[in-house]
Amino acid sequence: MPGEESRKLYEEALNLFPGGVNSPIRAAVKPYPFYVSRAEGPYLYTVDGERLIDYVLAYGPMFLGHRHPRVLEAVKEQLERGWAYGTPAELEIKLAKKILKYYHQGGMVRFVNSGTEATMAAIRLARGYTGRKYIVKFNGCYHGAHDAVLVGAGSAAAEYGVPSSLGVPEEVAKLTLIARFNDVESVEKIMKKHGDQVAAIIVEPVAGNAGVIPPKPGFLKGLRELADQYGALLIMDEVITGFRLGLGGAQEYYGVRGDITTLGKIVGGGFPIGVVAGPREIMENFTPSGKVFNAGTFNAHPVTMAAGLATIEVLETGEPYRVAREAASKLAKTVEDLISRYGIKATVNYVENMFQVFFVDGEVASPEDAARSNREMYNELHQELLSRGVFIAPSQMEAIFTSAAHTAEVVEETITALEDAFKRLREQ
Ligand SMILES: Cc1ncc(COP(=O)(O)O)c(C=O)c1O
Ligand SMILES: NCC(=O)CCC(=O)O
Repeated sequence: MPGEESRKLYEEALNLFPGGVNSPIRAAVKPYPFYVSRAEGPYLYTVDGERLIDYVLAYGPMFLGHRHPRVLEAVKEQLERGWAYGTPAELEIKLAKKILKYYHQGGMVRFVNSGTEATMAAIRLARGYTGRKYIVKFNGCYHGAHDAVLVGAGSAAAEYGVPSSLGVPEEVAKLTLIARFNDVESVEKIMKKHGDQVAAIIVEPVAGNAGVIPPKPGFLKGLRELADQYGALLIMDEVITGFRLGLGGAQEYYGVRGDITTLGKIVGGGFPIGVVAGPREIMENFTPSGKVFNAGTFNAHPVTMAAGLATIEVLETGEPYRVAREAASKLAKTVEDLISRYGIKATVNYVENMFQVFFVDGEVASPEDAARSNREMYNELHQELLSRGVFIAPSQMEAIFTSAAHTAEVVEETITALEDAFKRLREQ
């Protein structure tokens, strides 16, 4: 549990940062966030002298585990050459080629600095390309912290009760039309009314910001067909799933392609990144070849490029996917066994190397289902695990992730913690 040293730092932080943190979800760790002094493999080490098994993984990016030697080496090598040039360097070409190989062969890339920037740029691109103003977004999906997508948003926006943020003008929010995840008909209804003015449908192929909710068979295909029918673009927001569900992300995994892909998290190897990728015909609308403005002092930052490239090279061995999958499937199964052993009303959603448990009766096939779950019970599970040295997402609205560093031994230790934690939940 967060100890005395963390408490002192947090008290200081409360006077410096709104809510004591620089991204709201971090304050969901109660009674206050623990402060980390270093990280290695599957572990975070706190200033309180604790070692935690990490299933948050910086909210997704650390798919190889912390401080992976290959990534460290690539970053050090780049640092020796300097770290921000304001002019191109070769590594950006190498990383772009890797990304395009798996996502948009023959296409183009624009590097930005976060998933937020990527979806903001992608939406502007779709609007510029189509000359249309509306976007369709799914209730409970999260695409970052900019105006167009802070309408019916998931993740921390849902956790803190602001799915539609103050400060987003009504006129702007009105341009975001809200459909229901896993419900093609809800999209069809919107398209029938506004289809000729819809620039893009933006979707998380696996909803990962309302827990973990896989797409039902036919859902993504239905979106593809509706986008084509009405001449709108389909933006696959793979900030979480990109390079996580496999090298080709959810689009390869589910066999449905978007017109534009947004990436972030893993593709930067743990350094700030966002990517917009798509076919040349669409991408060339970005400045300077086109008239859709996008720019950034830190775009294609050399250190990020080095870390991202090293990460993908390790991923290409296939081994990280095998280890992460084995860990998540074993843990998800353990949680299922425990809820059935103790007769707890709950359900587990699992995809490859991400899962989540929802304390609710019945299936969770939509963010609306997820919203019905007992969040207090989830928070208790989080606390019980934290007190046993295991860090899972502090919010039901996030995913539990595994990595290449979650070996069988680490998983065994986690299972012991899970067994004790569920026993405690049962006793309460
Ligand atoms: C699907 C999705 N899109 C976009 C974002 C925004 O990315 P970032 O936090 O890097 O701005 C996130 C997560 O944060 C995400 O999960
Ligand atoms: N799933 C949502 C995030 O990963 C957000 C992390 C953050 O905003 O700190």
